[in-house]
Amino acid sequence: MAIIQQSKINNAFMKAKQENRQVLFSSTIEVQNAVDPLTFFKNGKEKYRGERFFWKDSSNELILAGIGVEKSFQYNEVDHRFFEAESEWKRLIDDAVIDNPSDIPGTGPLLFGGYSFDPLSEKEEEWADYAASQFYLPRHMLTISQGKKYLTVNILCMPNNEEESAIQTDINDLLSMGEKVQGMKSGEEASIEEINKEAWIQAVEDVIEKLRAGELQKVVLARKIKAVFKETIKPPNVLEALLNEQPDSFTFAFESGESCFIGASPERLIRKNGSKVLSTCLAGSIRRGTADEEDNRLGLELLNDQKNLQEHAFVVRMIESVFAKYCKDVEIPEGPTLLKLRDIQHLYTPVVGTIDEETPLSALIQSLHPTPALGGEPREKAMEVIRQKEKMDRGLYAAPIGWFDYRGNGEFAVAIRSGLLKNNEAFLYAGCGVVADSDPLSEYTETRIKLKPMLRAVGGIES
Ligand SMILES: C=C(O[C@@H]1C=C(C(=O)O)C=C[C@H]1O)C(=O)O
Repeated sequence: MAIIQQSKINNAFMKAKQENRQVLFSSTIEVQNAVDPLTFFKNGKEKYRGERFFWKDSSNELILAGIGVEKSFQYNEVDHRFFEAESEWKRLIDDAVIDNPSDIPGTGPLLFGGYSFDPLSEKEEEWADYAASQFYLPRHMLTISQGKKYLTVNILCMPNNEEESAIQTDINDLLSMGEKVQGMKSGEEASIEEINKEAWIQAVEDVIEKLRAGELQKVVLARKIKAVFKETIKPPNVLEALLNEQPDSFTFAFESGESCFIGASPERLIRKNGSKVLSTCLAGSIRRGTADEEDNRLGLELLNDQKNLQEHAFVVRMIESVFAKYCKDVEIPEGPTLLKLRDIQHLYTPVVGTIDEETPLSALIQSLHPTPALGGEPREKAMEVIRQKEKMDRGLYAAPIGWFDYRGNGEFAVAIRSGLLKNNEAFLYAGCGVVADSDPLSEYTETRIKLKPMLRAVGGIES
């Protein structure tokens, strides 16, 4: 299948030569009978290990699989990390030669990546492969939208270099049918290590004391576990399990070096499509019941529980205030409803608004992150307490992950229910909102429930 028209790429190389700088060439075609996106992702494993990403949104409208890093955008500078990637991206796009007949968001050249939760927290070795802001322009990308498949190829044309002959071979390899990707086998072989359980419960107690003294109103504390397997954990297999088991979540994988950050999060930070923006308030949790009757009773209990309603209200107020600053026609339902996932149910309030199309998506991300669902209230004080008491590098956990396309559209999830895979080890993370009348042991139990989806997907528990 010839995806690139020679005359078009020649134009891009000519432009690069004439202007003596790099010019992005991007070509998109609709592909019929192409492989499924997981196979496409898996096919990149030999040549492009450490350079792949995967994305499926929670409303099941879009899937992206990116293979190979054509250009990497990385920043560690704390103050500008939100804007740098998007503004450098815009500069590249302004001069690019783009051939994309489709007007569907998520086709054409696109930047995928994320931000760390807190660039000021102490860095731990396990996150060494990720910067405070890290994005990829993929070499090859398969997009699935509205039942159609599109293949995008991105080539950075350099003034002195016309090497694009390997691309066709690459594409053939990536689109070849292999064995269907299977979910992870459940591993009796796994050894699960709880990291500092007692210290974490003590930290929750300390924070409750601060909250009761009125120093602040809400703090989200997280913890991690480490699961060690006999064999290397395969990201496509984990993705397959997550896609099957968490169908209404954002499912993502983001590789860098030897690491793969992966998860299935129910929480949207922000979606921008033209002038329409959408966010989600998700906070307040209870387990699922085993039978319908118990499940409904638990749901009703959550909808009427003052502690959980208060935790939720902090998030709604904060997101509302950010939307009030940027948007008109902001719509927020009067009270929360329930969002039910396989292991847990949450209080859920969607927020929509209309924005000036020119407003950069990164401005919204910066204003929203972290919401009180993952940080606390007030934000800066809560972040200080998290740094002091959690004593853990969250890395990309609980942080924004997603994509910017070249038309100013994009979507970012809050990367919870996630973990970091490194060869045969998985570091899994979960947290919960702590308020003045929280109980440390119940909070601990809540994190156990939140760890279940990832633990199951990597094969660490049976069901
Ligand atoms: C922090 C997590 O989840 C967040 C905290 C919640 C809560 O405290 O009730 C609910 C949903 C998420 O916003 C997590 O899953 O790790």
